[in-house]
Amino acid sequence: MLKAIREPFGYKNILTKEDIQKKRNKKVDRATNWGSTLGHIWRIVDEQRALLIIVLFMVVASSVFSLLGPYLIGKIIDNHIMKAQFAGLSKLIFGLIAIYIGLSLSLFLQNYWMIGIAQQTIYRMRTGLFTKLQKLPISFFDKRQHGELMSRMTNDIENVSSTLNSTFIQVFSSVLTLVGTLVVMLSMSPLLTLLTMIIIPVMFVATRWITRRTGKLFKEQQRALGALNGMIEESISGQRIVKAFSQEPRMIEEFAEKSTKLRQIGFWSNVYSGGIPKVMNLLNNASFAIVAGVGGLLALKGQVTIGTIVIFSEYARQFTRPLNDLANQFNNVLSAIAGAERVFGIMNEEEEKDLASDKVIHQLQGDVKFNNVSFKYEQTDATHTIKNVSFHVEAGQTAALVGATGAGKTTILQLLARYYEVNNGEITIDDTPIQAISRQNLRSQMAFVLQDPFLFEETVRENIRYGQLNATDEEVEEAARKANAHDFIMKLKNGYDTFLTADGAEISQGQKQLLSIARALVADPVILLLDEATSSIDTVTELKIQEALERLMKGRTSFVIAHRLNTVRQADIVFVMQQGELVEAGTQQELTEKQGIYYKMLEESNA
Ligand SMILES: Nc1ncnc2c1ncn2[C@@H]1O[C@H](COP(=O)(O)OP(=O)(O)OP(=O)(O)O)[C@@H](O)[C@H]1O
Repeated sequence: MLKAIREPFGYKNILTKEDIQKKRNKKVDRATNWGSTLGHIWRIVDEQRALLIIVLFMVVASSVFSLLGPYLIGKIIDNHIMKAQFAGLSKLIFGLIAIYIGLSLSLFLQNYWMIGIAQQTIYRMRTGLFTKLQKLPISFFDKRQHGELMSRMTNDIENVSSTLNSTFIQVFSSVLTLVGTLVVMLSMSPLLTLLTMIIIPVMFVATRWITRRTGKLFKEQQRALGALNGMIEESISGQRIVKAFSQEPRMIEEFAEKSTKLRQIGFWSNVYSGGIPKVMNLLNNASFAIVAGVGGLLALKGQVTIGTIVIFSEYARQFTRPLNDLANQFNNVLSAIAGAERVFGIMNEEEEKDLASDKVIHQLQGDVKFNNVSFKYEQTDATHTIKNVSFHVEAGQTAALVGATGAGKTTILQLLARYYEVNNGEITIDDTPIQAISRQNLRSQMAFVLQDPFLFEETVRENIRYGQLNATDEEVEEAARKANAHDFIMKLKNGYDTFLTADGAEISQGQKQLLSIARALVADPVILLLDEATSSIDTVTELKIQEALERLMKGRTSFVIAHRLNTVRQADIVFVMQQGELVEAGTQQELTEKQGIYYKMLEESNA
């Protein structure tokens, strides 16, 4: 779909790869705005908030249970086992069993519900982002690479998803367990609490040291992965060009280079991040040894009970594990927030503005006027791409646009379809400024037939129906017949139900043209925007295309970027474009008689 949005006039990006890379790097390095990103996620969670509160309640319950368990064991040791006092023991043991069942149940439920919330949130983000992409102006896509947008849709969303799935609960429960354990430990023995905590500063310094390195490495890894994904995308969509210029070895070499970089960064980022649990484990065991050793000495002196040492040794583990988890989750949270921020960055992009209401429907006749129209693309240093262009094409007329490459012909069509807004002047249809006609209304009465038509991975039938989604099978077939496409379609393996793969690779360029003419016929547009194919198509197919186009253009206002003399001859009016200016206008005969620029162009092409 994304490609389809850009497709109509092909993608002409004048930003260099380096410019894009620089822009992307700048984005990655930008400080993360945690507050607004988390606020945005909170808004997306929306009606699931009540369930989220229940999940948090479950987390509180599981934290309480995990505090109660060791406490009860300590009491059983002190009050029953050490004193060989068995009365009431069975009650406590049942209590213990109930606590551990409660713990398991609350853990299961919090996990189950949280996964539901996470999946729903991700679903919203994913559909929200996709919907947003459909509403963004073409100029947005001009500035970004396919790979970058794909990465937002896939990697970033996946990152947020896995973090929401598990990390959220872990972070909350870690904090609760930490606070709870600390309070209970302090109330039992401040001295043993202090001993348990001796290890924390060491832990803090060690994790800080490691996370700093992993944080940097993860960022680099994301960047390297983005560059690699971009290259994969490019090499797949541009495979024909790669092969045509025998650039396979260079592509392989460049890929190997990028891949090696990713491997090296991936190695170190994983070594460092994988190191955190090992270091934590070591410190954990050290803490356990201190509590057991010093606690043992205190017990010998009768200052603490054996039960208290058992409780503390268990709490010591319980205390460092959340710290360990928090440190572990730190990077996940960082990278998920960064990913979410990038996704929301796109969500906050300005959509195509529509001054006109969708409710006001203009049934167009197709009388088109350009009044002193000037326009400049955002990413160009040129003063103007279109300069002061004025013309009038009456409803039902065919206008041919001719001129050298880069003269601005395609831009004229893009302005008429409101892919871009004019900077100066005005375009009107039936004397209504096009800004007063909603894009939806305007475009639904236009159709495009392009040099290199885009086909979806769908059946032939659905590809034609794309022009008018509620067209019946009969209407689709009727359009295919008029477009001279029916015969070749019937020769395909499954006729209209033949599935076309990646951009219709299995049918010829000429046949693609015929399908796209059929698609335009189904759309039954008032205004037709046509970029004639330049590639040489065999004469039989060319005749078929010509005939189909004539049928298509009949009774409609048509703008044709003309590459064939025949089309120019049949046009009611010919516009000659030169460096963004309309330099001549008239019928072909008038222009030839005038012996001006068009005449010279004709002479040059005949020379
Ligand atoms: N998306 C874009 N961003 C920036 N500049 C662009 C963009 N598209 C086109 N241009 C520039 O605008 C100028 C006019 O381009 P346009 O595509 O309208 O010419 P054209 O006459 O249709 O050429 P061609 O016959 O080669 O298709 C060119 O200099 C081109 O580089």
